[in-house]
Amino acid sequence: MSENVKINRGLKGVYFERSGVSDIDGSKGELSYRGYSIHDLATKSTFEEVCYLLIHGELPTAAELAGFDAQLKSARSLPAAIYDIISACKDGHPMDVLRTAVSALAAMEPDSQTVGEEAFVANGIRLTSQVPMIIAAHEAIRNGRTPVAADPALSHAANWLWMLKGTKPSAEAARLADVDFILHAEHGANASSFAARVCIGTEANLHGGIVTALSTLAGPAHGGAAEDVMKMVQEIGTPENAAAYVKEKRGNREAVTGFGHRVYRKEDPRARHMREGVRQLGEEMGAPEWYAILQGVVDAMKPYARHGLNVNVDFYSGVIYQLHGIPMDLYVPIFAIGRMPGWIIQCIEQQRGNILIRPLTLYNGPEPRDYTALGDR
Ligand SMILES: CC(=O)SCCNC(=O)CCNC(=O)[C@H](O)C(C)(C)COP(=O)(O)OP(=O)(O)OC[C@H]1O[C@@H](n2cnc3c(N)ncnc32)[C@H](O)[C@@H]1OP(=O)(O)O
Ligand SMILES: O=C([O-])CC(=O)C(=O)O
Repeated sequence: MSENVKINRGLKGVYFERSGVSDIDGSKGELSYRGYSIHDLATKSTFEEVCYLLIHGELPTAAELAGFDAQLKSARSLPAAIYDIISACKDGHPMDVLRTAVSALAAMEPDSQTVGEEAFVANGIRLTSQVPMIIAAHEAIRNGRTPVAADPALSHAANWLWMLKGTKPSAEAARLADVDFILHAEHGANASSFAARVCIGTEANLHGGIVTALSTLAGPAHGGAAEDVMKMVQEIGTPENAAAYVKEKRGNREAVTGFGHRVYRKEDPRARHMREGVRQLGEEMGAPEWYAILQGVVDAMKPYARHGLNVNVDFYSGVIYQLHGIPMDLYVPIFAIGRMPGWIIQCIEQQRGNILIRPLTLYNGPEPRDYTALGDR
Protein backbone atom coordinates (compact mmCIF):
# COMPACT_ATOMS: atom_id res chain seq x y z
CA MET A 1 0.00 0.00 0.00
CA SER A 2 2.69 2.45 1.05
CA GLU A 3 4.49 2.28 -2.35
CA ASN A 4 1.39 3.78 -4.01
CA VAL A 5 1.20 6.83 -1.75
CA LYS A 6 2.41 10.02 -3.44
CA ILE A 7 4.44 12.13 -1.04
CA ASN A 8 4.82 15.84 -1.73
CA ARG A 9 7.99 16.57 0.22
CA GLY A 10 8.08 20.18 1.36
CA LEU A 11 4.45 20.38 0.13
CA LYS A 12 5.89 21.44 -3.26
CA GLY A 13 3.12 22.39 -5.66
CA VAL A 14 0.34 21.53 -3.17
CA TYR A 15 -2.68 23.85 -2.78
CA PHE A 16 -3.85 23.53 0.81
CA GLU A 17 -6.40 26.39 0.96
CA ARG A 18 -7.99 29.24 -1.01
CA SER A 19 -6.88 32.82 -0.31
CA GLY A 20 -8.16 36.19 -1.55
CA VAL A 21 -5.08 38.13 -0.50
CA SER A 22 -2.17 37.79 -2.92
CA ASP A 23 -1.72 36.09 -6.26
CA ILE A 24 1.66 34.82 -7.49
CA ASP A 25 2.15 33.69 -11.08
CA GLY A 26 5.49 31.92 -10.80
CA SER A 27 5.82 31.13 -14.50
CA LYS A 28 5.30 34.79 -15.52
CA GLY A 29 7.04 36.35 -12.50
CA GLU A 30 3.98 38.34 -11.42
CA LEU A 31 2.64 39.30 -8.00
CA SER A 32 -0.47 41.19 -6.95
CA TYR A 33 -2.08 42.08 -3.63
CA ARG A 34 -5.91 41.97 -3.77
CA GLY A 35 -5.71 42.33 -7.56
CA TYR A 36 -3.31 45.30 -7.60
CA SER A 37 0.05 44.78 -9.31
CA ILE A 38 3.04 44.93 -6.98
CA HIS A 39 4.60 47.40 -9.44
CA ASP A 40 1.72 49.88 -9.02
CA LEU A 41 1.75 49.47 -5.26
CA ALA A 42 5.54 49.85 -5.02
CA THR A 43 5.57 53.02 -7.10
CA LYS A 44 2.26 54.69 -6.18
CA SER A 45 1.14 53.68 -2.69
CA THR A 46 2.44 53.79 0.88
CA PHE A 47 2.92 51.00 3.41
CA GLU A 48 -0.05 52.30 5.42
CA GLU A 49 -2.30 52.05 2.33
CA VAL A 50 -1.01 48.55 1.61
CA CYS A 51 -1.65 47.47 5.22
CA TYR A 52 -5.22 48.73 4.94
CA LEU A 53 -5.65 47.04 1.56
CA LEU A 54 -4.38 43.71 2.83
CA ILE A 55 -6.26 43.73 6.13
CA HIS A 56 -9.56 45.29 4.98
CA GLY A 57 -9.61 44.09 1.37
CA GLU A 58 -9.90 47.46 -0.47
CA LEU A 59 -7.71 50.53 -0.94
CA PRO A 60 -8.75 53.13 1.66
CA THR A 61 -10.45 56.45 0.92
CA ALA A 62 -8.58 59.49 2.27
CA ALA A 63 -10.78 59.48 5.41
CA GLU A 64 -10.32 55.74 5.95
CA LEU A 65 -6.56 56.09 5.53
CA ALA A 66 -6.44 58.96 8.03
CA GLY A 67 -8.39 56.86 10.56
CA PHE A 68 -6.15 53.83 10.00
CA ASP A 69 -3.00 55.95 10.29
CA ALA A 70 -4.29 57.38 13.58
CA GLN A 71 -4.88 53.82 14.87
CA LEU A 72 -1.32 52.81 13.96
CA LYS A 73 0.13 55.93 15.57
CA SER A 74 -1.84 55.60 18.79
CA ALA A 75 -0.55 52.01 19.07
CA ARG A 76 3.09 53.20 19.18
CA SER A 77 3.75 52.29 22.80
CA LEU A 78 5.15 49.36 24.76
CA PRO A 79 4.56 48.36 28.40
CA ALA A 80 7.54 49.37 30.57
CA ALA A 81 8.24 45.71 31.39
CA ILE A 82 9.00 45.03 27.71
CA TYR A 83 12.02 47.34 27.93
CA ASP A 84 13.19 45.31 30.98
CA ILE A 85 12.81 42.07 28.99
CA ILE A 86 14.75 43.56 26.07
CA SER A 87 17.51 44.68 28.47
CA ALA A 88 17.66 41.22 30.04
CA CYS A 89 18.33 39.56 26.68
CA LYS A 90 20.07 42.47 24.91
CA ASP A 91 23.05 40.36 23.81
CA GLY A 92 20.85 37.91 21.91
CA HIS A 93 20.13 37.88 18.18
CA PRO A 94 17.55 40.60 17.39
CA MET A 95 15.14 38.00 16.00
CA ASP A 96 15.24 36.09 19.29
CA VAL A 97 14.72 39.32 21.22
CA LEU A 98 11.83 40.34 18.95
CA ARG A 99 10.15 36.95 19.22
CA THR A 100 10.56 36.94 23.01
CA ALA A 101 9.13 40.44 23.35
CA VAL A 102 6.09 39.65 21.14
CA SER A 103 5.54 36.50 23.19
CA ALA A 104 5.71 38.55 26.41
CA LEU A 105 3.21 41.05 24.96
CA ALA A 106 0.77 38.14 24.59
CA ALA A 107 0.84 37.78 28.36
CA MET A 108 0.55 41.52 29.07
CA GLU A 109 -1.80 43.12 26.56
CA PRO A 110 -5.55 43.34 27.08
CA ASP A 111 -7.55 41.19 24.69
CA SER A 112 -4.53 39.25 23.41
CA GLN A 113 -6.19 35.94 24.29
CA THR A 114 -9.35 36.65 22.30
CA VAL A 115 -9.74 34.70 19.08
CA GLY A 116 -11.85 36.21 16.32
CA GLU A 117 -11.69 38.68 13.47
CA GLU A 118 -12.29 41.86 15.47
CA ALA A 119 -9.64 40.97 18.08
CA PHE A 120 -7.19 39.89 15.38
CA VAL A 121 -7.54 43.22 13.56
CA ALA A 122 -7.13 45.24 16.79
CA ASN A 123 -4.20 43.17 18.06
CA GLY A 124 -2.69 43.09 14.57
CA ILE A 125 -2.69 46.88 14.22
CA ARG A 126 -1.15 47.22 17.68
CA LEU A 127 1.57 44.67 16.90
CA THR A 128 2.31 46.30 13.53
CA SER A 129 3.32 49.44 15.45
CA GLN A 130 5.02 47.62 18.30
CA VAL A 131 7.31 45.36 16.23
CA PRO A 132 9.50 48.20 14.86
CA MET A 133 9.55 49.78 18.34
CA ILE A 134 10.92 46.56 19.86
CA ILE A 135 13.64 46.24 17.21
CA ALA A 136 14.70 49.90 17.53
CA ALA A 137 14.61 49.76 21.35
CA HIS A 138 16.83 46.67 21.32
CA GLU A 139 19.32 48.34 18.99
CA ALA A 140 19.45 51.36 21.35
CA ILE A 141 19.71 49.32 24.55
CA ARG A 142 22.46 47.01 23.26
CA ASN A 143 24.47 50.11 22.33
CA GLY A 144 23.98 51.74 25.73
CA ARG A 145 21.51 54.36 24.46
CA THR A 146 18.02 55.27 25.67
CA PRO A 147 15.32 54.11 23.21
CA VAL A 148 14.04 56.92 21.01
CA ALA A 149 10.35 57.80 21.53
CA ALA A 150 8.09 57.44 18.49
CA ASP A 151 7.28 60.63 16.57
CA PRO A 152 3.56 60.95 15.74
CA ALA A 153 4.37 63.35 12.89
CA LEU A 154 6.19 60.60 10.98
CA SER A 155 4.92 57.80 8.75
CA HIS A 156 5.46 54.15 9.73
CA ALA A 157 8.67 53.88 7.65
CA ALA A 158 10.10 57.30 8.62
CA ASN A 159 9.30 56.70 12.29
CA TRP A 160 11.11 53.33 12.12
CA LEU A 161 14.29 55.01 10.82
CA TRP A 162 13.92 57.80 13.38
CA MET A 163 13.58 55.34 16.29
CA LEU A 164 16.47 53.25 14.92
CA LYS A 165 18.96 56.06 14.41
CA GLY A 166 17.70 59.00 16.45
CA THR A 167 18.00 61.33 13.45
CA LYS A 168 15.23 62.34 11.08
CA PRO A 169 15.58 60.39 7.81
CA SER A 170 15.68 62.15 4.43
CA ALA A 171 12.52 61.84 2.32
CA GLU A 172 14.42 59.49 -0.03
CA ALA A 173 15.58 57.17 2.78
CA ALA A 174 12.07 57.05 4.25
CA ARG A 175 10.57 56.28 0.83
CA LEU A 176 13.09 53.47 0.22
CA ALA A 177 12.16 51.89 3.57
CA ASP A 178 8.48 52.35 2.72
CA VAL A 179 8.91 50.56 -0.63
CA ASP A 180 10.90 47.79 1.07
CA PHE A 181 8.00 47.22 3.51
CA ILE A 182 5.44 47.24 0.66
CA LEU A 183 7.45 44.64 -1.29
CA HIS A 184 7.75 42.37 1.75
CA ALA A 185 4.16 42.82 2.97
CA GLU A 186 2.56 39.59 1.72
CA HIS A 187 3.48 36.50 -0.24
CA GLY A 188 0.88 33.73 -0.09
CA ALA A 189 1.76 30.43 1.53
CA ASN A 190 5.41 31.22 2.23
CA ALA A 191 6.95 29.25 5.11
CA SER A 192 6.33 31.83 7.87
CA SER A 193 2.73 32.60 6.86
CA PHE A 194 1.97 28.90 6.48
CA ALA A 195 3.43 28.25 9.94
CA ALA A 196 1.24 31.05 11.35
CA ARG A 197 -1.80 29.41 9.75
CA VAL A 198 -0.90 26.06 11.31
CA CYS A 199 -0.79 27.79 14.70
CA ILE A 200 -4.10 29.63 14.18
CA GLY A 201 -5.64 26.39 12.91
CA THR A 202 -5.49 25.11 16.49
CA GLU A 203 -7.63 28.15 17.54
CA ALA A 204 -4.62 29.84 19.11
CA ASN A 205 -4.50 33.64 19.47
CA LEU A 206 -2.92 36.14 17.05
CA HIS A 207 0.19 36.74 19.18
CA GLY A 208 0.84 32.98 19.03
CA GLY A 209 0.51 33.06 15.24
CA ILE A 210 2.96 35.96 14.97
CA VAL A 211 5.48 34.30 17.32
CA THR A 212 5.29 31.17 15.14
CA ALA A 213 5.79 33.26 12.01
CA LEU A 214 8.78 35.08 13.52
CA SER A 215 10.41 31.76 14.47
CA THR A 216 9.96 30.49 10.93
CA LEU A 217 11.12 33.64 9.14
CA ALA A 218 14.49 33.59 10.89
CA GLY A 219 16.19 30.86 8.83
CA PRO A 220 18.55 31.59 5.89
CA ALA A 221 16.36 29.72 3.38
CA HIS A 222 13.60 32.29 4.05
CA GLY A 223 14.06 35.68 5.77
CA GLY A 224 17.76 35.30 6.50
CA ALA A 225 18.78 35.50 2.84
CA ALA A 226 19.45 39.28 2.79
CA GLU A 227 22.01 38.95 5.57
CA ASP A 228 23.72 36.08 3.75
CA VAL A 229 23.83 38.07 0.50
CA MET A 230 25.63 40.91 2.29
CA LYS A 231 28.14 38.43 3.72
CA MET A 232 28.61 37.03 0.21
CA VAL A 233 29.20 40.52 -1.24
CA GLN A 234 31.81 41.21 1.43
CA GLU A 235 33.50 37.87 0.75
CA ILE A 236 33.61 38.58 -3.01
CA GLY A 237 35.12 42.00 -2.28
CA THR A 238 35.49 43.36 -5.84
CA PRO A 239 33.35 42.98 -9.00
CA GLU A 240 36.19 41.09 -10.78
CA ASN A 241 35.97 38.25 -8.23
CA ALA A 242 32.25 37.60 -8.75
CA ALA A 243 32.55 35.10 -11.62
CA ALA A 244 35.16 32.97 -9.82
CA TYR A 245 33.01 32.96 -6.66
CA VAL A 246 29.96 31.69 -8.55
CA LYS A 247 32.03 29.11 -10.45
CA GLU A 248 33.35 27.67 -7.21
CA LYS A 249 29.90 27.60 -5.55
CA ARG A 250 28.26 25.92 -8.50
CA GLY A 251 31.22 23.56 -8.85
CA ASN A 252 30.57 22.42 -5.27
CA ARG A 253 26.81 22.31 -5.99
CA GLU A 254 26.25 24.88 -3.25
CA ALA A 255 23.40 27.41 -3.32
CA VAL A 256 24.18 31.00 -4.26
CA THR A 257 22.19 32.97 -1.73
CA GLY A 258 19.57 35.46 -2.95
CA PHE A 259 18.83 33.18 -5.93
CA GLY A 260 16.07 30.64 -6.32
CA HIS A 261 12.48 30.49 -5.16
CA ARG A 262 9.94 27.77 -4.54
CA VAL A 263 7.36 29.42 -6.83
CA TYR A 264 9.05 31.84 -9.26
CA ARG A 265 10.56 30.49 -12.45
CA LYS A 266 11.10 34.02 -13.80
CA GLU A 267 12.74 36.83 -11.84
CA ASP A 268 10.93 37.67 -8.59
CA PRO A 269 8.97 40.83 -9.59
CA ARG A 270 9.90 42.53 -6.31
CA ALA A 271 13.61 42.40 -7.09
CA ARG A 272 13.58 45.12 -9.76
CA HIS A 273 12.49 47.81 -7.29
CA MET A 274 15.26 46.89 -4.87
CA ARG A 275 17.83 46.69 -7.71
CA GLU A 276 17.04 50.27 -8.72
CA GLY A 277 17.30 51.30 -5.05
CA VAL A 278 20.81 49.79 -4.69
CA ARG A 279 22.01 51.35 -7.93
CA GLN A 280 20.78 54.85 -7.07
CA LEU A 281 21.78 54.77 -3.42
CA GLY A 282 25.24 53.34 -4.23
CA GLU A 283 25.87 56.19 -6.68
CA GLU A 284 24.55 58.85 -4.30
CA MET A 285 26.71 57.54 -1.47
CA GLY A 286 29.84 57.14 -3.56
CA ALA A 287 29.83 53.35 -3.17
CA PRO A 288 28.89 51.98 -6.62
CA GLU A 289 31.03 48.84 -6.14
CA TRP A 290 28.32 47.00 -4.17
CA TYR A 291 25.93 47.21 -7.10
CA ALA A 292 28.74 46.17 -9.47
CA ILE A 293 29.50 43.09 -7.34
CA LEU A 294 25.82 42.09 -7.28
CA GLN A 295 25.55 42.51 -11.04
CA GLY A 296 28.74 40.47 -11.45
CA VAL A 297 27.05 37.62 -9.57
CA VAL A 298 23.89 38.00 -11.69
CA ASP A 299 25.95 37.83 -14.91
CA ALA A 300 27.81 34.75 -13.69
CA MET A 301 24.49 33.07 -12.79
CA LYS A 302 22.95 33.75 -16.24
CA PRO A 303 23.56 30.20 -17.54
CA TYR A 304 21.24 28.94 -14.78
CA ALA A 305 18.47 31.49 -15.42
CA ARG A 306 17.05 29.36 -18.22
CA HIS A 307 16.42 26.66 -15.60
CA GLY A 308 14.31 29.17 -13.65
CA LEU A 309 17.04 30.23 -11.23
CA ASN A 310 16.88 33.99 -10.81
CA VAL A 311 17.34 36.60 -8.09
CA ASN A 312 14.68 36.81 -5.38
CA VAL A 313 13.48 39.86 -3.41
CA ASP A 314 16.31 39.65 -0.91
CA PHE A 315 19.20 39.66 -3.36
CA TYR A 316 19.32 43.45 -3.31
CA SER A 317 17.80 44.46 0.02
CA GLY A 318 20.82 43.63 2.21
CA VAL A 319 23.07 46.05 0.35
CA ILE A 320 20.49 48.83 0.75
CA TYR A 321 20.47 48.27 4.51
CA GLN A 322 24.29 48.17 4.54
CA LEU A 323 24.48 51.49 2.68
CA HIS A 324 22.17 52.93 5.35
CA GLY A 325 24.60 51.71 8.03
CA ILE A 326 22.12 49.20 9.48
CA PRO A 327 23.75 46.22 11.29
CA MET A 328 23.45 42.92 9.44
CA ASP A 329 21.60 41.09 12.20
CA LEU A 330 18.71 43.56 11.81
CA TYR A 331 17.99 42.52 8.21
CA VAL A 332 15.60 39.69 9.14
CA PRO A 333 13.76 41.82 11.72
CA ILE A 334 13.28 44.48 8.99
CA PHE A 335 11.64 41.80 6.82
CA ALA A 336 9.33 41.08 9.79
CA ILE A 337 8.26 44.75 10.01
CA GLY A 338 7.14 44.59 6.38
CA ARG A 339 5.51 41.14 6.64
CA MET A 340 3.24 42.06 9.59
CA PRO A 341 0.10 42.82 7.52
CA GLY A 342 0.59 39.63 5.48
CA TRP A 343 0.82 37.48 8.60
CA ILE A 344 -2.16 39.24 10.19
CA ILE A 345 -4.46 38.75 7.21
CA GLN A 346 -3.37 35.13 6.74
CA CYS A 347 -4.24 34.52 10.41
CA ILE A 348 -7.60 36.25 9.92
CA GLU A 349 -8.35 34.19 6.78
CA GLN A 350 -7.39 31.00 8.59
CA GLN A 351 -9.70 31.60 11.55
CA ARG A 352 -12.62 32.64 9.29
CA GLY A 353 -13.26 29.16 7.98
CA ASN A 354 -11.03 27.43 10.43
CA ILE A 355 -9.85 23.87 9.94
CA LEU A 356 -7.04 22.15 11.82
CA ILE A 357 -4.01 21.78 9.51
CA ARG A 358 -2.78 18.25 10.03
CA PRO A 359 -1.29 16.33 7.11
CA LEU A 360 0.16 12.81 7.25
CA THR A 361 3.65 11.32 7.33
CA LEU A 362 4.14 7.90 5.77
CA TYR A 363 5.76 5.60 8.31
CA ASN A 364 9.03 3.98 7.19
CA GLY A 365 10.44 2.93 10.59
CA PRO A 366 11.01 -0.56 12.02
CA GLU A 367 8.46 -3.35 11.68
CA PRO A 368 6.39 -4.15 14.84
CA ARG A 369 8.70 -5.76 17.43
CA ASP A 370 8.67 -6.98 21.03
CA TYR A 371 9.54 -4.59 23.84
CA THR A 372 12.81 -5.44 25.63
CA ALA A 373 12.92 -4.62 29.35
CA LEU A 374 15.53 -1.99 30.33
CA GLY A 375 17.70 -4.48 32.21
CA ASP A 376 17.85 -6.80 29.17
CA ARG A 377 19.10 -4.22 26.63
C1 LIG B 1 11.95 35.91 0.84
C2 LIG B 1 12.34 34.54 0.59
O1 LIG B 1 12.12 33.69 1.43
S1 LIG B 1 12.98 34.21 -0.92
C3 LIG B 1 14.10 32.87 -0.65
C4 LIG B 1 15.31 33.32 0.11
N1 LIG B 1 16.31 32.25 0.21
C5 LIG B 1 17.47 32.24 -0.47
O2 LIG B 1 17.79 33.12 -1.25
C6 LIG B 1 18.39 31.09 -0.17
C7 LIG B 1 18.92 30.43 -1.45
N2 LIG B 1 17.86 29.74 -2.16
C8 LIG B 1 17.46 28.48 -1.79
O3 LIG B 1 17.99 27.87 -0.86
C9 LIG B 1 16.32 27.83 -2.56
O4 LIG B 1 16.21 28.41 -3.85
C10 LIG B 1 14.96 27.94 -1.85
C11 LIG B 1 15.04 27.27 -0.48
C12 LIG B 1 14.55 29.39 -1.68
C13 LIG B 1 13.88 27.26 -2.69
O5 LIG B 1 14.23 25.94 -2.77
P1 LIG B 1 13.35 24.81 -3.50
O6 LIG B 1 12.05 25.32 -3.97
O7 LIG B 1 13.29 23.66 -2.56
O8 LIG B 1 14.19 24.50 -4.76
P2 LIG B 1 15.20 23.34 -4.89
O9 LIG B 1 16.12 23.36 -3.73
O10 LIG B 1 14.41 22.08 -5.13
O11 LIG B 1 15.99 23.77 -6.16
C14 LIG B 1 15.67 23.39 -7.49
C15 LIG B 1 17.00 23.36 -8.24
O12 LIG B 1 17.57 24.67 -8.26
C16 LIG B 1 18.84 24.67 -7.59
N3 LIG B 1 18.89 25.85 -6.74
C17 LIG B 1 17.88 26.38 -5.98
N4 LIG B 1 18.31 27.49 -5.36
C18 LIG B 1 19.58 27.67 -5.74
C19 LIG B 1 20.53 28.65 -5.44
N5 LIG B 1 20.25 29.66 -4.62
N6 LIG B 1 21.75 28.56 -6.00
C20 LIG B 1 22.04 27.54 -6.83
N7 LIG B 1 21.18 26.57 -7.16
C21 LIG B 1 19.96 26.63 -6.61
C22 LIG B 1 18.85 23.41 -6.73
O13 LIG B 1 20.17 22.98 -6.51
C23 LIG B 1 18.04 22.46 -7.58
O14 LIG B 1 18.87 21.97 -8.59
P3 LIG B 1 18.80 20.42 -9.02
O15 LIG B 1 17.40 20.23 -9.54
O16 LIG B 1 19.87 20.31 -10.05
O17 LIG B 1 19.06 19.65 -7.78
O1 LIG C 1 7.10 32.85 -0.95
C1 LIG C 1 8.11 32.32 -0.47
O2 LIG C 1 8.30 31.08 -0.45
C2 LIG C 1 9.19 33.15 0.13
C3 LIG C 1 9.07 34.59 -0.22
O3 LIG C 1 9.43 35.02 -1.29
C4 LIG C 1 8.43 35.48 0.74
O4 LIG C 1 7.97 35.04 1.80
O5 LIG C 1 8.35 36.70 0.46
